Amino acid sequence: MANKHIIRTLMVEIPSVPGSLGKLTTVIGLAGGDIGEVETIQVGPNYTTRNITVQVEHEKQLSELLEAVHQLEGGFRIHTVSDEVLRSHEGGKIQMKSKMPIESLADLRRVYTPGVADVCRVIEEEPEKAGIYTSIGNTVAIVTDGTAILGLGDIGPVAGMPVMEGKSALFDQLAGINGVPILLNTKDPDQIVQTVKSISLGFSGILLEDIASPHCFEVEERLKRELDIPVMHDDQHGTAVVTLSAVISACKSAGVDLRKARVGQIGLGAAGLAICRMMMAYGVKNVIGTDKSQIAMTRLENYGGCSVDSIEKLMECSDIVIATTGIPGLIKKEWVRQGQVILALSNPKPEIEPEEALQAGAVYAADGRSVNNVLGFPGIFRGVLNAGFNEITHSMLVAAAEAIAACTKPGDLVPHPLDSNVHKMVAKAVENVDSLSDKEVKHPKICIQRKVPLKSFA
Ligand SMILES: NC(=O)C1=CN([C@@H]2O[C@H](COP(=O)(O)OP(=O)(O)OC[C@H]3O[C@@H](n4cnc5c(N)ncnc54)[C@H](O)[C@@H]3O)[C@@H](O)[C@H]2O)C=CC1
Ligand SMILES: CC(=O)C(=O)O
Ligand SMILES: [Mg+2]
Repeated sequence: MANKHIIRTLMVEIPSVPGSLGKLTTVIGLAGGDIGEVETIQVGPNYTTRNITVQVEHEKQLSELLEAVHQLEGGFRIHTVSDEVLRSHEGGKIQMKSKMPIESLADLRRVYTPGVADVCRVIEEEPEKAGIYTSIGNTVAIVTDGTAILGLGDIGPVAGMPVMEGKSALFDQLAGINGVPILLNTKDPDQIVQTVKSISLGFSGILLEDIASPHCFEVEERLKRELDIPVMHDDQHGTAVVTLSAVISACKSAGVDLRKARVGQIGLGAAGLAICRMMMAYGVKNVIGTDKSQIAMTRLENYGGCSVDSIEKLMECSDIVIATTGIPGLIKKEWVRQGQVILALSNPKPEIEPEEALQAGAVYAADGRSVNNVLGFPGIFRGVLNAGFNEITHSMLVAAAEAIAACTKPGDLVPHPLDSNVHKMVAKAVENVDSLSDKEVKHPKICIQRKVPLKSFA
């Protein structure tokens, strides 16, 4: 399966006859197009013009799809084919804007010199007042070295900037936080740690993003230890939080005790290892994992998980399968077992499409678009900033996961990411954790040595 994910908007003139839209969408679907939004542009007595957003795998499929629409009889006509995603990124997605109007000299003297000098003096005398008189208290750095941008790999920090701008836009919209992208021109852990420490004074939190394993582990651990503001690697813990919540919801709907279920993790990098650690710490007794890297498997074993040497074997004996490899189409439908939960979380394309997994017998299936750390990081940071916590603890992550699960409608795996209530509930749950009584979590030592019969989720 190709890795490319193409989104195009087709402006199509459709005969104003009942059934015409159905004919068109059927042709698009048969050509492999995944239809997103349908917008009516103009309704006329003879023709209706609609913008239809479609997703396809590759350019060839797009050409075939356009040809199939051209072949439709009865007066269908494609006006334009536009790349809305690229167009909407022109000029970037974020901006720094002044909150103060500067319209008069008096304004200028208040915002800038000489007025501002008094504010500097106040902060010099009482540094904690920076929290009142500057934006630092509500600002989080989004730091990347560009080494694991989504599942696209080491494409560099500048190519990763659209993702960082996206995280910043989400911070703003979902949690009212200023997220400032910081692109690091180094992959060296010492330099990353030193640079982040050097710039940390301007921030009240650090979100590490798309930094590859294994150096992400060292970078996060050291920054957590050496800084007195909250630090979280989103791909590890944001992902583990939302995955735990999805799994809690799946088990609840299926009437299964999660702690007794067998969880199989494919890909033990940043996201995968953190998911395993989260599951074990939550009390799941059977956690197994596989990775093409032996070092990654040994790392899981050191945390008390059990490794298996092939994806097929893992699929055979897992109730819940979670994949975070970055490899589209890695899971074959023949490997899916009746009643399994399949979370293929790689972006931009999953290891198996949810529809395919469901057809193959999965009872629940989702990809990284819905089970996504966007449900976690905004509320988690809102919570710690509100409470003035200087770290993000395991209990806060579990509280966040349980809050997301509590906001999930029965039968769904996760809530809608734009439901503002979810982010409020996550923030509240994190804020209410008693950080002083939050002890370090020990990961239980558990290893499955034998193959146990599969317990169905159906
Ligand atoms: N849905 C979500 O919220 C999130 C999804 N992800 C996705 O997860 C994927 C991985 O991200 P990270 O963990 O940050 O990357 P990573 O590079 O740290 O980890 C990837 C792991 O997969 C392993 N792997 C690669 N090919 C494999 C194969 N054929 N068989 C077995 N193992 C294989 C690698 O050895 C590595 O250990 C990406 O596609 C990313 O978009 C990551 C974070 C959040
Ligand atoms: C969602 C996200 O953080 C990722 O795919 O890397
Ligand atoms: Mg990421």
